Amino acid sequence: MTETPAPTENPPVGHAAGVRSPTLAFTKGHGTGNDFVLTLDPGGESRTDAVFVAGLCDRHRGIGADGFIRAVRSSSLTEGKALLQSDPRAEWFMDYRNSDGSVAQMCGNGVRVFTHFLLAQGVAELPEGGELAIGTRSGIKYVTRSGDGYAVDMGPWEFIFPDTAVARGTDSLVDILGLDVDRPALSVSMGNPHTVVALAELAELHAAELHRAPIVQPTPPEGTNVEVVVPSDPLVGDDGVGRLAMRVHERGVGETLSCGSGACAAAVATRFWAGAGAPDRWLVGVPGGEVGVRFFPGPDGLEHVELSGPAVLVAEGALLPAG
Ligand SMILES: N[C@H](CCC[C@H](N)C(=O)O)C(=O)O
Repeated sequence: MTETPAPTENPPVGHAAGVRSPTLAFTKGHGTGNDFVLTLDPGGESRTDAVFVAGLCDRHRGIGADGFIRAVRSSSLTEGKALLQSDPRAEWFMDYRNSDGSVAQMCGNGVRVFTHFLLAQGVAELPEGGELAIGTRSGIKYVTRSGDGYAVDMGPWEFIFPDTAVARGTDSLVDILGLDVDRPALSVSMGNPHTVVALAELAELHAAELHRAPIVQPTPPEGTNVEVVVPSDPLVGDDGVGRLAMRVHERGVGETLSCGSGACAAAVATRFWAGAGAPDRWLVGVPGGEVGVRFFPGPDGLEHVELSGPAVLVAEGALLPAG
């Protein structure tokens, strides 16, 4: 007789969790397939413990998502109040958590979907030609309309390791399941940590097994999102735009169809490796679609990265209280 497989240890949610949770009104949305459960929580009162968030994001026992995003009034949060000092327009704070319940500083696809959600809820406005200030754990991000989606000033980028390592064009070695030798990589901060690995060809991009986190040496102290990229050949099209293809294993999630901050980090590293004359505009192909990345001089004298792409709201619902 075959043994019944032991149930996988996934934290259930709501009635399945056996935990008391008041009902939660939510919206499901995504940006190029990077999906989120969003809720409007002006006073910041809803549950955010890891068991609850992991259960909410569980694709079998919960609603299912790569991350949970609360819209909390900045005035309701210590970190939000501090941001209001620098720009009182940052009324709403994007409280982003990964599907394992861990808190992350920034989510590029998430900011676009968050903006779309606030507008749909009628609690914010973004006139054509205007900008919306959004509070995040990585500072205030400014969102504008772009085509039928949004553009986000993600702020300045920076290499995580010292220049000496970066000058060699690599600061980490990464062991990726499904690929033979460890690959050199560059680590980039977009407010959250990323480790970008250049592969030789698309066959390698497809062969990389990202259901397990790639092993990064030296071990990043707060973990890292790992992007595997293949620059296009030729790198720059007749339109002067650079192109690359990417897959990602996200810290606290696993492989996702897209990662906005990861696409920015991938463009930073690829543009560095391309050397002088590399373009300021990039198109990054991800399994879930395509996002735009643009480098431009920021108001603070640093080079900023702008991420642009779609935002879709799919459904609304309410989480049932524990039965
Ligand atoms: N999906 C997000 C990135 C989430 C990053 C998160 N996994 C982290 O721990 O930094 C994005 O579009 O930027």
